[in-house]
Amino acid sequence: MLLCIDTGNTNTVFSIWNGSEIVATWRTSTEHQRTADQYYVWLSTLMNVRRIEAEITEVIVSSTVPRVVFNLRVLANRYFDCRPLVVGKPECLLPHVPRVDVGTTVGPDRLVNSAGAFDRYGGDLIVVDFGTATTFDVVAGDGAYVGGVISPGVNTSLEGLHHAAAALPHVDVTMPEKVIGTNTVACMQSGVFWGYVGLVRETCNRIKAEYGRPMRVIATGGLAPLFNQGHKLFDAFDEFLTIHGLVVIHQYNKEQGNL
Ligand SMILES: Nc1ncnc2c1ncn2[C@@H]1O[C@H](COP(=O)(O)OP(=O)(O)O)[C@@H](O)[C@H]1O
Ligand SMILES: CC(C)(COP(=O)(O)O)[C@@H](O)C(=O)NCCC(=O)O
Ligand SMILES: [K+]
Repeated sequence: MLLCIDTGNTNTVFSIWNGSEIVATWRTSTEHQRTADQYYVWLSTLMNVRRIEAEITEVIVSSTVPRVVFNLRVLANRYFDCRPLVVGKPECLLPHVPRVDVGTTVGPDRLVNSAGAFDRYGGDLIVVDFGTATTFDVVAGDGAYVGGVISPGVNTSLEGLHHAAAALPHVDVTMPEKVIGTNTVACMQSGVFWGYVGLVRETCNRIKAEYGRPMRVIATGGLAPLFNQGHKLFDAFDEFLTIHGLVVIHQYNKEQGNL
């Protein structure tokens, strides 16, 4: 079976793919100090709890944090006796080569999201990923990533406010009932939530106008469900889009005889 690892700047998601479906998904915080042995203790414990008898023989990794890749490689070598495929490294083939400025290194998560979204929904897409940053990835009609937008993430914005202003507390994001807050926390939640609805709507509208052809908007990432509550921002919400993209890229490398 294939172990898919998606490391973002905040969380790392591990998923097991049995060849036809995702059989389990677990999330842990991203810490570059974590060793291969620590990952394995954590993962094998959760597999035991769920009574998953998966024999992992292949590993694919996408990481927006370069430093964690070393320990994830050791994990694959030591415990699963394989060399992992690492998205963004030259040895990992992509179904579609990105069309961006020469010398640009596109975040591997964005390449993976584009591959997963094109496989599920076809081309002419905007993929919105609500992670540490909120990314908008434009996927052309032929499936290539052709650019996008990077905005501060929802929690990153709230944390920024908290750190910059002495009187603003740490708050969790929620959807406020009203726009006009009558206490500090409500004011901050309103500012971030409704400001974000506007950010997403305006960004997508401007991308569509510039792109010049009808596009669909697909949302993913930890906080996407919060913004999928009747604001008509997205055409689809896909919780497992990044993991699906990892499966697609792994299969492509197999088909090409690269594994
Ligand atoms: N189910 C959830 N409910 C609330 N917040 C979440 C949930 N999942 C993730 N988050 C928060 O959303 C933000 C982005 O998370 P995530 O998508 O895992 O980011 P990344 O991919 O950049 O690591 C983080 O601040 C995280 O704490
Ligand atoms: C924009 C990102 C920080 C998003 O990462 P995430 O929120 O998933 O942790 C990541 O895709 C990245 O580091 N990108 C490199 C620059 C680029 O994609 O153009
Ligand atoms: K992400």
